[in-house]
Amino acid sequence: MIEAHPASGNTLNTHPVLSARDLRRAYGSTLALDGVNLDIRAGESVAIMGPSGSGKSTLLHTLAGIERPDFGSVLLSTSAATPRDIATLGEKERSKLRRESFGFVFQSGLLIPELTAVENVMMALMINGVPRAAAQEQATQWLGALGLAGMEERRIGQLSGGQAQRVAIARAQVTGARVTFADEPTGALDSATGAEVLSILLNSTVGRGNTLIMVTHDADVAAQCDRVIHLRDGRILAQVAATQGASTQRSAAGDTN
Ligand SMILES: Nc1ncnc2c1ncn2[C@@H]1O[C@H](COP(=O)(O)OP(=O)(O)OP(=O)(O)O)[C@@H](O)[C@H]1O
Repeated sequence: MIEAHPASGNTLNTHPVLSARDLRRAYGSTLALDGVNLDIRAGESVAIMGPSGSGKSTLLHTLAGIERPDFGSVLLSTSAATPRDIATLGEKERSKLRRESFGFVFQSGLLIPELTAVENVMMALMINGVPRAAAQEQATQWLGALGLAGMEERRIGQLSGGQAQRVAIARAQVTGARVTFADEPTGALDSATGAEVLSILLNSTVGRGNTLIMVTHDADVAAQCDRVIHLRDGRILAQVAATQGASTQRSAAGDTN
């Protein structure tokens, strides 16, 4: 179900799935984004790094349509149709687009503790109109594929941090998200569990030909991505491509998780 996508190793010739143009966002006198231009290709994994306050979360939220920029555009091309500028859409349209095209894996807080693991994953489908039985079947498949078979009925508090993040990944992927946004997805985990969760996250996104955009403070985590973007004072300071193509290595290894 989540086998590595055969084309995931070469994203150089694929079209941009997201293009940010001259993004600007101010909070009072603070320029959180100060003219950001960025193209992110389909099938690419991109890490966003930078010191505290450099604008990483603001950039991630603006690319994901959670926040709107004061100026600039975010063009989304998930199909052959004309790209859509997320920045011009109203809250209702952005919310629909987020539910249908995007997945979110944050450090914590996005899972509903009162619900079981399978219910948390089902929610993402049912909110898009998928009937309960079909949602349960797909959610169960995803949890099984991510190593959580037998834990479907546990509430989130009855899972370890790593297991809870797997539920979050299943919930983000079950809708077929073309782009997944992650904010410190391994930040609350010990290094071994973090490495495992990162591998699952990469394989279930770029490993299937989709796109991953991730904020991280951890250089080792960022090094697993195809490209690292360094922000400083709301501007892109540098962009560094992975020397050996992280997704090529993953595909070649046949690591499907
Ligand atoms: N809602 C807000 N109101 C006022 N200022 C804000 C708000 N959100 C962000 N800022 C400011 O904008 C700048 C960029 O913030 P942002 O959260 O994007 O940075 P960051 O790089 O993600 O930081 P961190 O690594 O600490 O999470 C900071 O100076 C921050 O204080």
